[in-house]
This record gives sequence, C-alpha cells and structure tokens, in this order.
Amino acid sequence: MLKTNVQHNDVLSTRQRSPLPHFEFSIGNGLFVFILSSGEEVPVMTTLQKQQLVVSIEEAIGHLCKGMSHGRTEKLPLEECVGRVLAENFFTPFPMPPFRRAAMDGYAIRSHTTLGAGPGSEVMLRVIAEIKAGASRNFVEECTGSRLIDDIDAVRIFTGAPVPHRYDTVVMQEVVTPIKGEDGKPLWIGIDRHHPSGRHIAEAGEDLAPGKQILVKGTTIGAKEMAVLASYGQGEALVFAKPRVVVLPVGDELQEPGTPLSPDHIYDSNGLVVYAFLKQLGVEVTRRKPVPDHPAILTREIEKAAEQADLVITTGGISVGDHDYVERAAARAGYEPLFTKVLMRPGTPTSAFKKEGSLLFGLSGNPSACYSALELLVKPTIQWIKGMKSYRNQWQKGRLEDSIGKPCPYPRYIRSIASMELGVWRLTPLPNDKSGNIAAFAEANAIAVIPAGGRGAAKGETISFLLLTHMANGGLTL
Ligand SMILES: Nc1nc2c(c(=O)[nH]1)N[C@H]1C(S)=C(S)[C@@H](COP(=O)(O)OP(=O)(O)OC[C@H]3O[C@@H](n4cnc5c(N)ncnc54)[C@H](O)[C@@H]3O)O[C@H]1N2
Ligand code: MOO
Repeated sequence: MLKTNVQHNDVLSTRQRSPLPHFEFSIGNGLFVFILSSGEEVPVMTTLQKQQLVVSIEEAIGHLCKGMSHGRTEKLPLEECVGRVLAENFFTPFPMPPFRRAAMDGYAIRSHTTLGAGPGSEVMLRVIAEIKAGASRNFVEECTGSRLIDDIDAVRIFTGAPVPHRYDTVVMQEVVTPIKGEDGKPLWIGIDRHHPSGRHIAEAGEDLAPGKQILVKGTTIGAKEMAVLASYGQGEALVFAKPRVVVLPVGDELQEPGTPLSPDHIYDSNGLVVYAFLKQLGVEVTRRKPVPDHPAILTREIEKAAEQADLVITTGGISVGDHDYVERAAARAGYEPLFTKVLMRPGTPTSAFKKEGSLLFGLSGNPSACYSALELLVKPTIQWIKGMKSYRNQWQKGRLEDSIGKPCPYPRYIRSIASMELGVWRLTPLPNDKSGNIAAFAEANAIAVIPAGGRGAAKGETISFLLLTHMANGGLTL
C-alpha cells in the first residue's frame, strides 16, 4: 500500500514509493506525482494535507477480505437454498443408486440362458412375474424366490424397478417377441440373440459410494447441486446467511426517482444501481433515501446503517471537494480507513473503512465509477462474506475491435460490448465512456481493461475483460 501523509514540503520516502515507475516533488503544501511510462510524464495525483492510502485492485481485495469473516450460518429448507452457499462439506450418506435397478423397460433374464440363440433358433423364456418401479422389497423377493421354478425364467421389468439378484441382464422390450396371455400380459418371450451379462442394469453404488465428499463448503447451490442434495433426501442444508447491506446515496443534488425534478438536481440512480447489483448477488439490501452533504447527518446515517448491516455502501461525497464528507463521517462513526484511493479509473477515489466486523465502502458518485467499483471490488468482497470458495472475478481475454487512444496512469476500465465469434471474444469499447455518462450502460455487457500507462491500446490487441454480473448469470436474479 502506498501511504502518503502529506505535509508542507513533504516528499514520499523510498519505502512508500508507488509500485509504478514515478517521480515526485512538492510545491507549497501539495504533492505532485508523475508516472513515467513510455518516456512520457503524466500528472496523476495531487494531495493537499490529506492522508492517502493507495492500493491496486488486488491489494484492495486482500485488505477487504482479510479479517472479514464469512457470514453466520443457518439451516434452511432446500427450496430456500437456491443461490446460497453451502457452509459444510457434504458426504454421501448411502450408495447411489441406492438399489440395483433396471435402466430400460423390458425383461430381466439370466444371460447364460440366451447362449446359442440366433435368428431361426430363438430361446423361449417364461415370464414369471412383473416388477414395476416402486415395487416393495417383499414382492421382489417373492417373485424370484418361491416362484422360481426352472432355468428358463424371465421377469417383466420397467425402468427404475429393482432387479432381483438372480438376474444379471435386462433385455429391452423392443428386441424380444412376446407371446401374450388373454389379459395382454406376456407369458413367454422369444429371444433371437445372445445378451451378455450386465446390460441395462445400474448396480447399487455404481454412481457414488457412501462416505464420499461430493460437495465442498463454499459451493453455491444451484440446480445441479440440488440434484445431489435432493437425491440424498436432504430436507435442509446448512448455508451461510445472506450478508446485510445498507446503501446510502450522498449528495444535496440528489432526488428520489418518482418525484418532480427540481432545477440543478439529478435523480439518485446509483442508489438503485447498487441495490440491483447486490440483489443479483443474493444480498439482503436496504436502500436509503439520499443523505444531504452534511457531516453530522451523514455520520448519524452511517452509524444507524452499521447497526443493521454487515456492510454499508455510500456513493458520492468521497473525493477531495470541500463538501465530500464520507471519509470524515466514517472516521467520526468509528471506522478506520483500509484504503482511500485505488489504482483504477474510473473509480479512483473508491475508499473502504473498517470497524470491528463491519465494512464501509465509499463509492464514487460518478455512475461509471460507482459501477466499476461494484464489479471490481464490492462483488469479490460480498462473495467472500457469502462464503464462496471462488470469490474472485473471472477475467477472460479478448481481441480489441477499436483502438483506445487515451493514456491513463492506472488501468482503465471501459464499458464494452463483448461478442464471441469463431471461438474468439471480440471487444468493442463503447464511445463516450466518461465517468459521469450513462449512455454506455444501455449496451455494455462487459468491462474491458486497458493496461496502465502507455498510449491506451491498439485495435487487434488482446486485452482482459469481465462479463458484467447480470450477463454472466444469464439474467438470473437471486
Ligand atoms: N479536484 C479534484 N476533483 C475531483 C477529483 C480529484 O481527484 N480532484 N476526482 C474526480 C473523480 S475521478 C471522481 S470519480 C469524482 C468523485 O467524486 P465523489 O465520489 O465525491 O462524488 P460526487 O462529487 O458526490 O459526485 C460526482 C458526480 O456524480 C453525481 N452523483 C453523485 N451521486 C449520484 C447518485 N447517487 N446518482 C447519480 N449521480 C450521482 C454527482 O452529481 C456528480 O456529478 O470526483 C472528481 N473530482
Ligand atoms: O474515478 Mo473518476 O475517474 O472520474 O470516475
């Protein structure tokens, strides 16, 4: 972490230097840092008597998750576990399938009785019983026990029915010639080929032996995990509780959507953006009305929110303006800063604070900056608190379809359209992607990252990108 506590004429010590190649000097009581990249000097930061804790995204995630425990656990009926994270390993309690069963509708026979069978020399087997799925064990025993008479017996059997141990193969009904009685049920079957042992029978435990660890703690429960848990008759599962989050939009200029817009005001969109994003992540989220730029009111709102939530998220009021009070209000509410600047753009002023077991995120007010911080920082943190074993973002590689000319000392995150063509991801960065603009939200399905420094990135370059959360989930809201 780069920590700068800037006073008059201070310069950074060697130990505190930025991880990027840089040159620093001070004028008056301000610190100027220049990043040297490709021989070019780009001014990146001016701080005036303000403590700055600067981190990369990776470092930020490390700070956020370190010391932050996973949520409480609770036992819930299986239907309520969709999207929840398993809080314990799951071991198979019994063999799967639990009994030896037929995999086809047909006849259970003894394989050796069909040796020598062929076209024109059919083997005739006598059908001594019928066993359907769900048949009682007694009935199965009876059928093949006392009623067993000779070596040419067969049993009419249906998919999913228990196969008595006497029989070692099941012949599909399509390949036998039945001779039926008056009631339409087969009395005899003719078989014109040899049927080897073991066909169309699922042996008990052939899928899974008992005592095997099949689902690990930290797995998100979706449809396929349900296949395992429900197959083993689990009425409930032990899962991590949903993290509770309170969202506080901050700014005198903000108005609730649904009210007439006053001059020089804007609607609070970030409050709903954060709300929707967290809902998609399966979080219990409360959105408060906009809080004014007033330090005492903001402090009180943060304190109230912290009483109800594991995580408080503010948007706006986190930069260096005279009326940006989030950092000060956080301190007054007893929070310690984890970082106050992230090497990313947009979203450079993104900050995080910690108090006992609770976190406070100070997200930027600019819509794109707010959204980038949600995807890049808030999401992995929430996933960690949710107890997910894979809590980090899954970055992919794609080919840039347009050049990005703008140099940036930090990695630049650009709202883009990702499309797959002939097995290759292609990324079209959306124009006019200014931090305060919202047009790009209409079309974007990805965030592309342009590496720090240099002159941006050229068309055809391979760059990393992230599919936006609701795209990656196929629109699923939990
Ligand atoms: N002198 C400097 N000024 C700024 C710097 C800087 O380094 N030096 N950083 C700029 C960057 S980068 C960003 S990002 C913004 C961040 O400012 P804040 O996070 O304090 O946000 P605000 O100033 O409150 O608002 C910024 C912008 O966003 C609008 N906004 C705020 N809240 C909402 C909301 N809930 N929904 C929709 N839009 C919102 C607000 O009206 C402003 O237009 O600071 C730069 N300044
Ligand atoms: O951090 Mo800000 O780069 O304008 O969004």
